[in-house]
Amino acid sequence: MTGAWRAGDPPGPRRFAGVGEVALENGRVLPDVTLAYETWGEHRGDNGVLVLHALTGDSHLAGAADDAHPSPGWWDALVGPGKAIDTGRFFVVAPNILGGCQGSTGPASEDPDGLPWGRDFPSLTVRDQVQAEVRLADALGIGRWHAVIGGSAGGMRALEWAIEHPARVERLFVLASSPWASAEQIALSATQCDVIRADPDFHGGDYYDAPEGPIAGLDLARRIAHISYRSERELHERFGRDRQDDERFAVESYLAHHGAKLVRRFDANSYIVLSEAMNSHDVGRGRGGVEAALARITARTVVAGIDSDRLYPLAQQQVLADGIAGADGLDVVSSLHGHDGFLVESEQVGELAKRLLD
Ligand SMILES: CC(=O)SCCNC(=O)CCNC(=O)[C@H](O)C(C)(C)COP(=O)(O)OP(=O)(O)OC[C@H]1O[C@@H](n2cnc3c(N)ncnc32)[C@H](O)[C@@H]1OP(=O)(O)O
Ligand SMILES: N[C@@H](CCO)C(=O)O
Repeated sequence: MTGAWRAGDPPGPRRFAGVGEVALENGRVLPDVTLAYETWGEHRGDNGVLVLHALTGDSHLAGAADDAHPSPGWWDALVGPGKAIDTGRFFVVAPNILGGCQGSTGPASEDPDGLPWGRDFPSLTVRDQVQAEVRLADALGIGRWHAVIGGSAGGMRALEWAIEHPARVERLFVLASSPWASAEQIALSATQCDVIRADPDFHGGDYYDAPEGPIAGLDLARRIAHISYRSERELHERFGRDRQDDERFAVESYLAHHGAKLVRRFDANSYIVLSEAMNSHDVGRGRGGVEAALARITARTVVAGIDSDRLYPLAQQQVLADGIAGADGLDVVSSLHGHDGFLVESEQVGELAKRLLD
């Protein structure tokens, strides 16, 4: 496969934990699971903070850009010595998600026969992903997190942690996330997955030895996603009807840039597995409904949303704020940038994180 992401890319200061087999919600067993992770600060027993990334994030939460990382850590503005998530005080752990492609077991990993899983990789749920993270916490000797923090898909996992393992989560920060995947969220994600599958280079998911992977499909899926990550007003104000290079609209060029950037660092099969895991998200499933599930959370909680987020609208975070006893209302981050505000509005998000951690 040429011109795009390859298994094993990129190298980095990651560590790897073998967490054994994971019994999945669908009855299958995923053997020999590995989670890649990075840590910052010193472990002092009760100071662990787990930070969970979103769909296409990775374990590189903090740190400057370097040879292995063309961009700084995705929350570098928030995480570091003296920053909102102060690595002078806290032992911060950021794992790569189960099913991902940045070091954790995913569709590009070897199956028991030593070949890439490809189309045979099992479908996952958010709860399966959290099960693997629980094993990582066990391996690191962390019985109870001082805090579990996540935005977007990371917020889904943070919620599942607090619901399924309340005694292990002292504080919880859920940002731009939801108690269940809504019809619109499912529609957008499912369409993106189908766009990838429609790429003739997808080969049913078994493309790792092919000359080309489904680069065009992944690129288009990312463009569709990226529209939903930003606000209508922002696109209007930044690009309007401007043309670029006397040809295409500037907004087309912007989306093409983001599509091209993702295919260099992400695996299409992982994109599908992770998107479908997000679509499985429903904290109420098998627990007597959403209200009953949220009532299990004992953590002191901050729930926040972004006022211009059309993908994860504030109404979903309001359900969380109303249902979690330890939440003190809903905090609203003001941003022009829509859903991606959780990555961009470092100052406001940092204030919220600080309030929770202090
Ligand atoms: C949790 C995680 O997801 S971690 C992984 C990191 N996150 C992502 O990859 C998500 C996708 N990326 C993004 O959503 C955003 O880039 C963010 C959230 C990381 C940053 O947002 P912003 O700072 O607002 O950046 P913005 O969306 O404006 O994009 C800027 C890029 O677009 C490019 N760009 C802007 N206008 C145009 C245009 N008309 N034509 C082509 N490219 C353009 C810029 O050159 C810049 O490129 P660079 O990122 O390669 O330097
Ligand atoms: N930009 C984020 C959005 C999904 O929440 C990502 O790609 O992970």
